Amino acid sequence: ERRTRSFNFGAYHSLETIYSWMDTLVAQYPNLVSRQEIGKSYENRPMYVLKFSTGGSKRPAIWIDTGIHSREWVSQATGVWTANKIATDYGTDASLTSLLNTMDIYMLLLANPDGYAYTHSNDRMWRKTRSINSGSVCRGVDPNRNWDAGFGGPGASRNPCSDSYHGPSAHSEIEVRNVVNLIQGHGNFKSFISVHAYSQLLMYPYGYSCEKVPDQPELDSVGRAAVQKLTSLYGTRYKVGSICNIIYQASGGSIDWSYNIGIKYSYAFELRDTGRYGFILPSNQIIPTASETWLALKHLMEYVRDH
Ligand SMILES: O=C(CO)C[C@@H](Cc1ccccc1)C(=O)O
Ligand SMILES: [Zn+2]
Repeated sequence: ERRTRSFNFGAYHSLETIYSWMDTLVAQYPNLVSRQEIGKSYENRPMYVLKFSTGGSKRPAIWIDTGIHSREWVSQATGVWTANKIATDYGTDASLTSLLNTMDIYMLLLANPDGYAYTHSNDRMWRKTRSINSGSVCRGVDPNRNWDAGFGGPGASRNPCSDSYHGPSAHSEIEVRNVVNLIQGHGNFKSFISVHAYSQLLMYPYGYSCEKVPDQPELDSVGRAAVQKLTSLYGTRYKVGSICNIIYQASGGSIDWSYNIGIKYSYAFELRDTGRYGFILPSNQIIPTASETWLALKHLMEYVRDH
């Protein structure tokens, strides 16, 4: 009989392969997963969100994006593995089942599709979008400096040739605007989680300032408990703290924006590793990375469900 080739979650895949895998996931779990096009990218690629929902309307929701920086390939790969994990574990994992019976999960696996395609076709180290900057030969805006949160402040560059160029104005990038429109239109997100690589960190706001956010004690303790779960699997060590304190000041970041519009449980992951391979993480670390990260994600989502 024709064996259905099962998807290799332990490999890095092209945009086309990931998009067609998303179609099979939706086809396999039609009562749980749907695909929504939230808009197009600069180069006119569709941006697809996977919505995990068991009913209701505008239920409290959790947002997870991967791949906003295109070269951070273990982020997108972890997103794919996680989407599959949610679909396959619903109905058997009691905690996840109770979560999805009351909340929705939205996943944007390729938050920067043009950049991701470019890392496959031209430059494996590309980070930004691929928009044309008028008056410059350099292309792209750092999509994690383009949000309306301390926009243009310290911790971003005004040079279009810089990898942290903030763009001509907040939300100038269509990839950012598409997400902003979905989140603001929905209006009931309780958590916003953005997944990067690398450095092994779990961070909360702010990046644009080193002042403590009002919810800092809670975000810190929940983050530490989540990281404890992560570390329990293979011993991988993570640090926890605010973006500004734990790495550097960075303005216009997505989770600062989400926090400031009232989404309290805003976090950013920096996945494996700590620099040995950096962005070029060997594919044999994809499944271990995704598996340990799942324990932290589950903890965060369970906490959000219960608070
Ligand atoms: O890409 C990085 C490597 O993943 C580090 C991230 C750190 C960061 C993450 C979230 C918000 C602001 C900054 C960045 O500079 O945007
Ligand atoms: Zn990043």
